Amino acid sequence: MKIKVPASSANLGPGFDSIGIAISLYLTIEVLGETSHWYVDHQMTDIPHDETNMIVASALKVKPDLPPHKLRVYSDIPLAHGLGSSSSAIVGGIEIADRLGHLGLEDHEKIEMAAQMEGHPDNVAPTILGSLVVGCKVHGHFTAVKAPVPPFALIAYIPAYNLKTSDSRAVLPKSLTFADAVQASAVANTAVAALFAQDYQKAGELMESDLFHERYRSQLVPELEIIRNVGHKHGAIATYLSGAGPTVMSLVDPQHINDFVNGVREAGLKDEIRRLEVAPTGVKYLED
Ligand SMILES: Nc1ncnc2c1ncn2[C@@H]1O[C@H](COP(=O)(O)OP(=O)(O)OP(=O)(O)O)[C@@H](O)[C@H]1O
Ligand SMILES: N[C@@H](CCO)C(=O)O
Repeated sequence: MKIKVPASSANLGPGFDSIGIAISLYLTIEVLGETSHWYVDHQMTDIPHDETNMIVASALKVKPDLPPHKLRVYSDIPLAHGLGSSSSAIVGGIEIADRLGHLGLEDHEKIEMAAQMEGHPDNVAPTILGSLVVGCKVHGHFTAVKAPVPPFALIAYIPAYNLKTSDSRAVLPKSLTFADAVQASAVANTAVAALFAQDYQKAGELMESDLFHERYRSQLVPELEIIRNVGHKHGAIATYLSGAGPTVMSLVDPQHINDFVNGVREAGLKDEIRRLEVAPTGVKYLED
């Protein structure tokens, strides 16, 4: 059996810890036969091969008595780059528990489990449901709603350096004043309303007006402001810090992709640029 899990890009600016979009990079997990102990065959550096591997650990949180199996893992999701690799690993683990344990979990149950493990739903909810999802925690439980997908190309600038989510969260303030929190959430609310209204000029402007996290994190990812400025001249409706960074994501008019990419190169940025698609469906189970 095979499990295919999309990556995700969280926040979309002001939707901090709440909004995310599933994208066309994948973690693939092959579940091979039963063994005496869990073994994860993969080519990633500094990632465990035993039951402490995040995929296995997540499966065992859901069903502690799962019999050990050998897994083979392939991934084109860069680790610690703001493209939701840890959420894809968690969701993959939950799917293994569901399938091997014959649990018959519903999507909303998977979202609850995955978001409890990750702490917020912005990456795990789109990874489970596909496309663009808005979610939150209320009364201790997670809830999520699918939103229309903006008809723009997703262009990711993926810096070569890693940025762990924990390091990128460490630069955020511990609290905001009441007035700042009201203003930041008003921007986020209006951005979501514009996405549902499919008013993409307004949505783009508001996606670039985050007050929760980007201004603190831009010192860690100087490429954000540079690419945002390129986008204003070369056909992007919005540029935001993908998840905790360092990937910078731009929503670009498909007719202007070449102009935009040339603009990024002319601005002196030399790392990887990838055109990605929105993944319309979330985690998938394939018989073989
Ligand atoms: N396929 C995988 N197998 C096992 N562990 C993984 C896998 N993918 C990610 N991880 C774990 O998740 C960590 C990266 O998580 P981190 O939250 O720092 O970044 P991210 O999820 O890639 O980015 P972001 O949350 O900002 O989108 C890795 O260092 C590793 O411990
Ligand atoms: N919303 C999270 C995504 C990464 O887990 C953050 O920006 O820190």
